[in-house]
Amino acid sequence: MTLRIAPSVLSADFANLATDVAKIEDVGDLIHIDVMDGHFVPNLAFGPQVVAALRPLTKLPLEVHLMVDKPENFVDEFIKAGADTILVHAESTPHLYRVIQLIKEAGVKAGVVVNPGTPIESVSPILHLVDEVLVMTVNPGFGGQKFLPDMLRKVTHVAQLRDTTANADYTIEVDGGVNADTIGDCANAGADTFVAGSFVFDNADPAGQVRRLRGLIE
Ligand SMILES: O=C(CO)[C@H](O)[C@H](O)COP(=O)(O)O
Ligand SMILES: [Co+2]
Repeated sequence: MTLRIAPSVLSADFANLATDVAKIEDVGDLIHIDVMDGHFVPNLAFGPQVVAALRPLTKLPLEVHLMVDKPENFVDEFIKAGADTILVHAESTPHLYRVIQLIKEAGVKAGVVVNPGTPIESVSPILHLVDEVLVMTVNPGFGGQKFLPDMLRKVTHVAQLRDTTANADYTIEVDGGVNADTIGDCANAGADTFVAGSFVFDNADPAGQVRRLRGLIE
């Protein structure tokens, strides 16, 4: 299984995003971009313009984590902006199946995200459709929060469901509080893709931090 580190630019220097992205270009596997609408989560962050601005600056895939109500109203804009993967929260729309279809029909990878309080069973009807399942390991909305260790059981459950669900073929990502102390447990539980924001960018050597995380799981 390929293990991937996804630096989250939520913790980057917003006045120097291009510089910060360049710092992790050779060591990261993809770039995680958090989108927040002030409704679904109590914070605001990034729109499609930022995705479009980053697109020509990096060869890394751009993964857009939509923390917005009614994501069906926004997926087109993010696809046009150059997103390679769009991650939609199960809790954010009554039309989850349709949104996943829309994303896939556009030729973009689709993922489903579950909040800490959401059981994975709630997304079992769409598990055969998605390219990625993202298990939130903090309550969404802010970087720099403490990892919730009880989410490790959910990660293992998501891995088991991949074995038992017909046609399921997804990567398993964790987001929130991933650092040198927690990444090993996430990998052991079955995660293969690791978002890290503050651990990477709240440091003078973001590339060194990514290498450090990789060294702990490979
Ligand atoms: O989705 C997110 C917050 O809702 C971020 O991707 C996540 O919090 C990354 O930050 P950190 O690694 O500092 O926890
Ligand atoms: Co995120």
